[in-house]
Amino acid sequence: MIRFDHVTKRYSSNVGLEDVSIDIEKGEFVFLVGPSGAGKSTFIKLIMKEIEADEGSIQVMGQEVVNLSSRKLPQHRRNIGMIFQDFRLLPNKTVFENVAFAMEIVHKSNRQIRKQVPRALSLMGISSKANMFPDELSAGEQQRVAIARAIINKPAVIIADEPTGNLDPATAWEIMTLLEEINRRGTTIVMVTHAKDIVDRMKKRVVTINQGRIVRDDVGAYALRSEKPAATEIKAAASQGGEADE
Ligand SMILES: Nc1ncnc2c1ncn2[C@@H]1O[C@H](COP(=O)(O)OP(=O)(O)OP(=O)(O)O)[C@@H](O)[C@H]1O
Repeated sequence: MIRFDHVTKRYSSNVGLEDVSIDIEKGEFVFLVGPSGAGKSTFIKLIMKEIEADEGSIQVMGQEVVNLSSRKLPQHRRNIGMIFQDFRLLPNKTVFENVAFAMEIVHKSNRQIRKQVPRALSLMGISSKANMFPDELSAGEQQRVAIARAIINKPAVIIADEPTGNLDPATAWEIMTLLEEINRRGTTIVMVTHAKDIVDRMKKRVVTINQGRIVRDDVGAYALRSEKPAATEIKAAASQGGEADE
């Protein structure tokens, strides 16, 4: 699904990534961790082709990103759903309109929009908020809208850049439950985080970057330890919070 082969990215005076090789398979849930300045954002920007690698090959869904023409770039980016720490919702659009907008820009019909947006809002447990504006929502609700928007066009991969960074612990776990459910339905998820407790309890693959290099990749240990779905534990942890509609 995502393959880096000896990728190096240098900035004028800094190393972004140095000789990074990694394979992320379809359906995986991968945490990307490491100290500030380690190269996590560089990794994501290279996947999105927001920046160019100096050396190496980057493949996303079999497509060589390095060779991607500017004509094919929008399609490439649409295959990747992005979720951010600061939600990045459009303040002048309602919840429904924020999610619908992601469908409009890929020319989906009004009929499809009327059918699919309510489904995504329901999956995220925010059907009752459809006509509200982002600033009328809690932080957790705003992140649910952002996730609905990220999944609405059925991307193969979701990249979540510190999606729980602005949330209290209980709300963070609710968001993790939703991401795990999306992953269970087949979407590959790469999540950048500094939240050690979340990484420890989710028992997924953990890739650690430091000074531009992958210094740890705990795929085996975490796979073996996950004897039961982590979501069960997470739901228990988040039980004070709201449940999804379905
Ligand atoms: N545009 C840029 N110009 C110069 N150096 C840069 C640029 N962007 C990143 N860097 C450097 O590349 C290295 C990796 O940065 P990157 O932003 O990928 O780290 P990060 O792991 O995402 O950090 P954080 O957790 O703080 O977001 C750092 O040394 C950073 O200073």
